[in-house]
Amino acid sequence: MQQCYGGIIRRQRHFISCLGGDHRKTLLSVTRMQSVMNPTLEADALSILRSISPTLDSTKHKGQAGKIAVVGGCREYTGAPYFSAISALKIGADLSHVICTRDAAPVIKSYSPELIVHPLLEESYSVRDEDRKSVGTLVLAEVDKWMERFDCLVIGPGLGRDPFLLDCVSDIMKHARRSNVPMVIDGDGLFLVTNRLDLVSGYPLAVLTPNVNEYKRLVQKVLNCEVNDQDGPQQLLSLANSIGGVTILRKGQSDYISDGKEVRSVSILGSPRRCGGQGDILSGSVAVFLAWARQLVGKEGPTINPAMLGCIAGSALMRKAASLAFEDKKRSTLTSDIIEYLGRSLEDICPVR
Ligand SMILES: NC(=O)C1=CN([C@@H]2O[C@H](COP(=O)(O)OP(=O)(O)OC[C@H]3O[C@@H](n4cnc5c(N)ncnc54)[C@H](OP(=O)(O)O)[C@@H]3O)[C@@H](O)[C@H]2O)[C@@H](O)CC1
Ligand SMILES: Nc1ncnc2c1ncn2[C@@H]1O[C@H](COP(=O)(O)OP(=O)(O)OP(=O)(O)O)[C@@H](O)[C@H]1O
Ligand SMILES: [Mg+2]
Repeated sequence: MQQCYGGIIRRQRHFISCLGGDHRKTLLSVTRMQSVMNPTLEADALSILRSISPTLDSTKHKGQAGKIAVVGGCREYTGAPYFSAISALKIGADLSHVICTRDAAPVIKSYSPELIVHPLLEESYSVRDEDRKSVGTLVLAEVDKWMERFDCLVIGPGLGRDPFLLDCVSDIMKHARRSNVPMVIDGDGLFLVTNRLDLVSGYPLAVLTPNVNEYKRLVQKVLNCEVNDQDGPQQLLSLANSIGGVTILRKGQSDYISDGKEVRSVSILGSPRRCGGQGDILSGSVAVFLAWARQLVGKEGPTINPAMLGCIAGSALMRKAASLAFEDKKRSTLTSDIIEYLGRSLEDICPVR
């Protein structure tokens, strides 16, 4: 334990010194110092990655490096939750769960024995109208058994848009929030949240990771206007602020990240291939890094936003892995190729000591 704590302190010092600061100051000032030192928006993503990635040592037990759960996967989409959950493991989480519909579960299990797959969710077609209430209660009770064990949830990859299923997921989100479990919301989770902003509004442990379409819908709904690319960072800041300080990672040619207080960008070279599923890798990555950043910050008090750190680290790693995969596979690069480069990318940036 002593050794573990020492490691954390060393990494915090390294983290602060990477940003040009004095490690005796609290972590509170770290991101602010970065803004002062670096007048551009670009985050020092590699230093952040090095600082939040935990050391590997023999004092640790299973679970300490993170337990992630992806809520997603339905009849149509089984790839997305798999990509997200397996990415979390490949980066270094100890356990990765998938909470999906009954139909999707055997398919996702067949992709990998590493994942713990819970066939808990139901879509309208499989539940009679009169059974909906009792089935909803049962789903929630089952998920609740696990809730406090999760360090982060990813809500939405391949979830689909069935109204009954989305009602159940809304209840799961309310419970997660009550238990202070962080949530990364992506894909159909963003479809849900855009129509139910109350689910995340004012929750600082909520991260939204919209792609171009999802961002447009959010801006229209929340700010009641169109996306303004001339003043993109300012609009992103207003959007995060209007949703009560959630963190938003706007994906694109550069990724922009804001928690309503500041905006950061990550422009590390990625891949020109836009095959589907890369956003799913990102959601699983952000979940792990958010959980790690939270452990680190927890030791110093709630003085720095772990959601910002998680987004910056996840974005940087995903982009680096995509660029390495593209170097290798060129036009035939697929999401599974990028996943294979996650480990090497992290090792290049932050070698295991
Ligand atoms: N291998 C896999 O399993 C992968 C699965 N994936 C999963 O796919 C899901 C959707 O994500 P995506 O990225 O396609 O959504 P996005 O860009 O907003 O939409 C594009 C266009 O499609 C439309 N549309 C979408 N869903 C619709 C629906 N149910 N019913 C009707 N329309 C719908 C949408 O229309 P609109 O909402 O604008 O009206 C827009 O025009 C999500 O769960 C994601 O995780 C991906 O992660 C990739 C890998
Ligand atoms: N033009 C681009 N150049 C480089 N990287 C990009 C570009 N557009 C997106 N990315 C990167 O690809 C990742 C996924 O973003 P994308 O916009 O494709 O998400 P998505 O549409 O949600 O993906 P998915 O198909 O998984 O749903 C992000 O990490 C982002 O940094
Ligand atoms: Mg997506």
